[in-house]
Amino acid sequence: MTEPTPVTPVLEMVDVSRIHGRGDAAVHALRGLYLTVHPGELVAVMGPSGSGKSTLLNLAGGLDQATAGRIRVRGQELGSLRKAELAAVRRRAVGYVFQDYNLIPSLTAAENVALPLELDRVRGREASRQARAVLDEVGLEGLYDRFPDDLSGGQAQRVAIARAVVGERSLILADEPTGALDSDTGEHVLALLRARCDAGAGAVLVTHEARHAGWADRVVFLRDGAVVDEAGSQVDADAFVLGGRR
Ligand SMILES: Nc1ncnc2c1ncn2[C@@H]1O[C@H](COP(=O)(O)OP(=O)(O)OP(=O)(O)O)[C@@H](O)[C@H]1O
Repeated sequence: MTEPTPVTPVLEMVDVSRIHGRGDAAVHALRGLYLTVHPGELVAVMGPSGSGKSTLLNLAGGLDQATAGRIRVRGQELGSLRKAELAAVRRRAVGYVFQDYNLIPSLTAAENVALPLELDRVRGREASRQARAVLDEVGLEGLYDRFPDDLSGGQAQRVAIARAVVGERSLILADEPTGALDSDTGEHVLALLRARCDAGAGAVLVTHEARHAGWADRVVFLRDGAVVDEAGSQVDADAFVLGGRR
């Protein structure tokens, strides 16, 4: 009998530390953190303000560099990549939903969503078709030609989510992606993330809301830059948020 081929995780963070600043001003944002996300998994990350959640996402997305440790996306070690290679991984493999959306003001909603595809040499018409289809999925049909300034906060957030999931992204990183949304739209967006994971992507969802953990396969709790607890989605996340696990 042959052994099954092991599946390469979409994200592996091994003994990762990130120190901002030096000397007396040094802040240990992450300390010896381990996190593995497999294809198909949605992992929620929770923890108090300042516990290192955004730092974790920035490192996983190649937007920041670890002070120590190893980070692999689809088996590729980010620290060993040249600048152009890292940019290609970020464009093709990683979809990022930023807290402040980061939309390009001079591009329409559809153009913002199509941009990562076009940078990856998908032809204009096909990129536009895919962008519109994802905008439909997030409930923004008909708003393709709106500019970010003419969108509400919730609509802009959904454009940012569409941009993160368009194409064949295998790792989706979402920092509080439902913050500006009403609860129905928020649930819809989480269902979309869940569906992308069920189709084979892996996702890390930073959230303060315990009920969002219900969409996740696992919940990882951070405090002072390290994982202090980890559980399936049945965890009593409320207790952690309210202080029971502190
Ligand atoms: N560029 C930076 N320079 C200095 N310190 C930083 C920097 N970025 C983050 N920090 C510090 O690192 C620690 C972790 O910050 P981080 O933003 O990752 O936490 P967080 O859990 O995402 O917080 P929040 O829930 O408030 O967004 C905090 O003490 C923060 O002040």
